[in-house]
Amino acid sequence: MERILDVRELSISFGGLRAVDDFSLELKKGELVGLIGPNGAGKTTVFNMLSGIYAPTEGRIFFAAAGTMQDITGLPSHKIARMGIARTFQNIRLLKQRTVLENVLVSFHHSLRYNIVDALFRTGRYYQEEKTMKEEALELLSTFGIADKAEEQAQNLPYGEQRKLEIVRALAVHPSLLLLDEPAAGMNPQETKALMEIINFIHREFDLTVLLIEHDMNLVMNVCQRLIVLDYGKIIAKGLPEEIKANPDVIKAYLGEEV
Ligand SMILES: Nc1ncnc2c1ncn2[C@@H]1O[C@H](COP(=O)(O)OP(=O)(O)OP(=O)(O)O)[C@@H](O)[C@H]1O
Repeated sequence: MERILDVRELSISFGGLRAVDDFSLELKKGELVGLIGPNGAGKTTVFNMLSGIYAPTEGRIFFAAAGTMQDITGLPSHKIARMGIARTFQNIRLLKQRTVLENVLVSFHHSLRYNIVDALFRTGRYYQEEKTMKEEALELLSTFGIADKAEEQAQNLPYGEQRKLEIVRALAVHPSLLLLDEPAAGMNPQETKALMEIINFIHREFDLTVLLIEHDMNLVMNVCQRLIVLDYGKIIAKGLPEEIKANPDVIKAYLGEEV
């Protein structure tokens, strides 16, 4: 299978702290992989480097865009997003006082096909694009079961639905790689179960590669095809969920936490 992401020996230091140390990872197109590890292990920092929020101190990131592997190391996050990497955040980032639909439409605008002239003069193409975007946004929202909330303010949605809306916003930019940072955080068991189904569904239907950070071991073990385990910034294990569950180094790293 074709590669979509090739991360080579990535490291980053904050002052004296090496938050991520020699992190390498290859993702094939269509994989659904989990990145796990105890609190502070460096998982979100890996996402921040992949999505262009931090430039790594060392190492390179290659990503398949426009038919070739391109070096995206240190590119600004808006460029990386346009190339096809979308992400969600551990702390939900929505336009809280805008409606649910507006939140999705703003994301669509980042991947627009009409130009500024079309927008200024309200050309036919502009109206056509706006209409298509709205239809597509509502379709995405209905996939997640929140289309009936389209006109509500985002801040009024229950927490689980705000998390879903974040994923919809990420999908609206038509990514080929989706990075999900703790999508089940703060969800109750029913919401988490529904989320597992949604992740499986979007992975299948949207032809996506997914890299997922998650502390909910039930979700991780059920959804991910393989796992990478970080501890103190270093990869301590890689493998199938069953192998990881039985790995003594992983159990030791999680000692005191639930595996
Ligand atoms: N901008 C920063 N400046 C200084 N230290 C940072 C910065 N970002 C992360 N760190 C440190 O890097 C380490 C890894 O943090 P990171 O948030 O990546 O861990 P994590 O595995 O995502 O943890 P959690 O599961 O709790 O979200 C931590 O010690 C953190 O304090």
